[in-house]
Amino acid sequence: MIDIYSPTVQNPSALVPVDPAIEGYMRSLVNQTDHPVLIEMEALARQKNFPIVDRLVGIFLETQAKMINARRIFEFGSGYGYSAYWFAKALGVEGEMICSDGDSRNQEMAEKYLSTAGVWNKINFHVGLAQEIFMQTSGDFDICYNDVDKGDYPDVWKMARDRIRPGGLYIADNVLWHGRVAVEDFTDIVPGWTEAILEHNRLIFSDPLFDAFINPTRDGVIVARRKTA
Ligand SMILES: C[S@@+](CC[C@H](N)C(=O)[O-])C[C@H]1O[C@@H](n2cnc3c(N)ncnc32)[C@H](O)[C@@H]1O
Repeated sequence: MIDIYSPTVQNPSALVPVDPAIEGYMRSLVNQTDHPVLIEMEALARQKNFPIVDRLVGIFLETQAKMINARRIFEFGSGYGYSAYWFAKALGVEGEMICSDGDSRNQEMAEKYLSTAGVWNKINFHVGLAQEIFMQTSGDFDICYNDVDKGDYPDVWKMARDRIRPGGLYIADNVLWHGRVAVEDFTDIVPGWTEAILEHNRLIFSDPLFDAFINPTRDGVIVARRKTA
């Protein structure tokens, strides 16, 4: 399987947003002990070349959710539950994490891992197109998190932005796309994906209802907060 998230695959001009030595240093500071199931999930990602957010971004997601006292989160593109683990950990006992993924095998693995981690009771995992599952789910959210195929990023932003409560967050991974967003001469691994990410980022930063910021860790994580007034 080609790792389309790799910085260098078919993208010789790739930039690395944060120097690997600096990310290594940041990683060395993370000495919190988490559930051993995380080690298993991370090992599987390496073995299968599966694009999980990994530890530094996971902790970032957990912190964001805790900072706004999140109680209800929708995730577009859950894979086998790695990023959901971090969000679920931040939710209180009454919290609800709605996951979505197109592959039922991911749901099965997520159930196994997140049950072992003791957070499955907060997860509501649906199999199918994330955008359709979102439309079938009523109510607003404290956080909408986007990690689907990159060509769909602008559409997911457009549907999610209206259903984030004031003070709530829209978060999306891979918004620097290994530097392709910053160079003229990039090689798109999937035609149109870089353009879609560029449009997604432009839409968010020009939206008067949101304040936005990009954390360059790993492949870039955008956080857009819906203004309260
Ligand atoms: C980048 S991975 C998600 C990784 C996960 N968020 C994590 O960090 O652990 C993207 C996942 O979304 C799924 N996916 C991509 N586009 C989708 C869509 N439009 N609807 C549902 N699932 C989608 C893929 O099957 C894949 O499992």
